[in-house]
Amino acid sequence: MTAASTPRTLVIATRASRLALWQARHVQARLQDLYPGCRVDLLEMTTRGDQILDRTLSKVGGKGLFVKELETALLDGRADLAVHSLKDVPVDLTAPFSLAAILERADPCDALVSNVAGSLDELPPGAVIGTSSLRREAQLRARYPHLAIKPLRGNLDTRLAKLDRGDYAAIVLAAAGLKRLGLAERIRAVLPAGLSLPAAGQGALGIETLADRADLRDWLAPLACGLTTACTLAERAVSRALGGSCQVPLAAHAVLRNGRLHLRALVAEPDGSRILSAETEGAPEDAETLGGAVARDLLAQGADAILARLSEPSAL
Ligand SMILES: NCc1[nH]cc(CCC(=O)O)c1CC(=O)O
Repeated sequence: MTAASTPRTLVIATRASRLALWQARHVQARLQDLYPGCRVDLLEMTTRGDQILDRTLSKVGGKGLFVKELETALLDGRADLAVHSLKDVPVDLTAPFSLAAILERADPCDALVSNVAGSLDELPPGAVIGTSSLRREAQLRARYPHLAIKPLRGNLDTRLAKLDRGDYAAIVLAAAGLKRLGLAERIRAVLPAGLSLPAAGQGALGIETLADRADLRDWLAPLACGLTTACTLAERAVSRALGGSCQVPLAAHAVLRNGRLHLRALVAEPDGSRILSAETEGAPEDAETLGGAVARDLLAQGADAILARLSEPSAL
């Protein structure tokens, strides 16, 4: 980076949901701290994923739904960067776009929210649990076959409102989103990774820019978290190798312990009847290789058959 190079104005494209705005304002504040002379504005946008609320996302085309409109703003030059929940960023992101920085991760785990129970173990047979994530559904069905899983869509506030009006005994959400919105007190139990292995990238923020904006990459570099970047690179490499999207019950979660990256991933039948899992460990520098190795292990166990069946149109 040349010494003279600091940004004068930056525009952040963001979805208009409360969580997306929190995340965009978080990045705005950090940029403002780093570059006091810079003006950082938000460009609020509605995406197709925000508009379609009556069908589960797996039926309408997956995660790119939350990203496309923001990318159009980058291409048009209306915005310089887009802030996303990393979990929602397609793993096959390619030129002209790139992930310029991955920020420090918050709690990566799923959380149980309920007005009637403090844990999943307390819920009686037939109790209705809300989630639209095949990943959460498969893991819940495997461990708690007596519970009933029902779809739950909408932004965080909508989902909580549906719980509060009595549609569900409990719902499962990402802990990170609840905490960011000041709703941590609604969490009755954080589901450990051994019970509900998180999605690749869950809890982390990703900043997307046009790939040829080397200036932005340099300006954003100080926001990046090396540990989170290594962990989420490994997780996303698993998804990429398995052709993952939110249409498949796929989980991938990495942690750093004593300087080693430990990665675990699973592919499940949506009904929870089969859960394939694989794990490995290695140097954080080898994150993507570790992800590839775990994906190959899952394929060798038969993950390809599960994934092929799920991608058949009749499965949707
Ligand atoms: N699928 C939507 C989504 N994308 C990111 C989060 C939460 C925040 C995060 O994972 O960083 C959520 C809500 C949820 O899964 O409950």
